[in-house]
Amino acid sequence: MNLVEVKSLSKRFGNEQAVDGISFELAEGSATALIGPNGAGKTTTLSMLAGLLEATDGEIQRKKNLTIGFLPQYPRFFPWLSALEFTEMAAKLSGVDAKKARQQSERTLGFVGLHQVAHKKIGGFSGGMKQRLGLAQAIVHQPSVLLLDEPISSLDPTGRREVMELLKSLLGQTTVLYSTHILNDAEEMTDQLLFLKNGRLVEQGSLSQVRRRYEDPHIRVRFENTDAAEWFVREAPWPTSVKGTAAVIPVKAEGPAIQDVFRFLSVKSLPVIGVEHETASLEDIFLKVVAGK
Ligand SMILES: Nc1ncnc2c1ncn2[C@@H]1O[C@H](COP(=O)(O)OP(=O)(O)OP(=O)(O)O)[C@@H](O)[C@H]1O
Repeated sequence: MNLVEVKSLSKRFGNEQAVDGISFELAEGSATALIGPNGAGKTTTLSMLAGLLEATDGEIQRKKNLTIGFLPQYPRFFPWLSALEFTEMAAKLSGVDAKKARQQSERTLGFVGLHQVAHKKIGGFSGGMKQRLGLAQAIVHQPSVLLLDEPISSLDPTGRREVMELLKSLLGQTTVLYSTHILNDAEEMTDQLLFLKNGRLVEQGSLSQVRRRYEDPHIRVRFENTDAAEWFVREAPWPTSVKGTAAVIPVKAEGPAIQDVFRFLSVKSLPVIGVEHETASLEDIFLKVVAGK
C-alpha cells in the first residue's frame, strides 16, 4: 500500500525551477534514496513532503492520519536545553501526550545511543551527537513516514555506519525517504532509487532495475605496469582498453568468460596482479545519469 503519492510536483522560486513535475510513490515499510548533485532539488522536495513548503504545481496525496518525522539538512537546536528537554519538546510539538512525552523521549534517546547524555546541555555536543539528536526528534512521535535530508553526509565513517545501522533497524516499522551523497550507503538501504537532476526525476526504480539498465559488466585485468597492460590490449582476442595499469574487457552476451581470460593469461608470462569481474557501482551509475540526461 502506498502511504504517499506524489504527482507532477513542481516548485518554482521566482525564475528558478527547483522541482519540475516529479512523480513517485512511497510504499509502506520501504526505504527510498533521493540522489542528485548539489542544487538538484532534493531539499525542496523533502520540504514539500514535510509540509514546510507549498508546491507551485502538482499534488501530494498522503494516506489518512499519516504522521511524518523530518530531519532537516541543518537542524537547529537550542544549546541551552538538555537532550531530553529538546526531545520532549519535539514530542509535544508533534502531538504526543505530555504524560507520554517524557517516557517516549527517554526511550528514543536510548535508541539513538544518547541515554548517558540525556541530561547534558546540547551546547556541548559533537556533530555526531547532534545528528543522533536530530534523528531522535524526528522519530520520537513514532511517525509512519520519516523524511531525512542528508542524515549521514556530515558524519565521519564510524558515525555514518552507526546512524545507518539505526536507520536500518527502523525499517519495517517506518517508511523512510532520505537524500544522500554517500552512494555506498544508499546501496545498502534502498528499495527505490530516485535520481534528481535540475529538478527532474531522470531515473527511478529499484536498485536491481537501475543496475540492469546501466550495469556495463566488464573484466578488469590489473598488471604491475602499463607496458604489460598495453601488450595485453594489443594481443588479446577481445576488444579491450587500457585504464592506467589495467586492461578492461567489456563482457557482452558472447563473452569472454573470466575463465577465457585466465586461459589466455596462463600461456603468457605477464606480471598480473589480479583479475576481477566488475559491474557498475551506484557511484558509476550516478555519474552516468548525471552526465547523460
Ligand atoms: N528559498 C529559495 N529561494 C530561491 N531559490 C531556492 C530556494 N531554495 C532552493 N532554491 C534553489 O532551488 C534549487 C534546488 O535547491 P535544493 O536545495 O532543493 O537542492 P538540493 O538537491 O537539496 O542541493 P544540495 O545537495 O546542495 O543540498 C537550487 O538551484 C537552489 O538554488
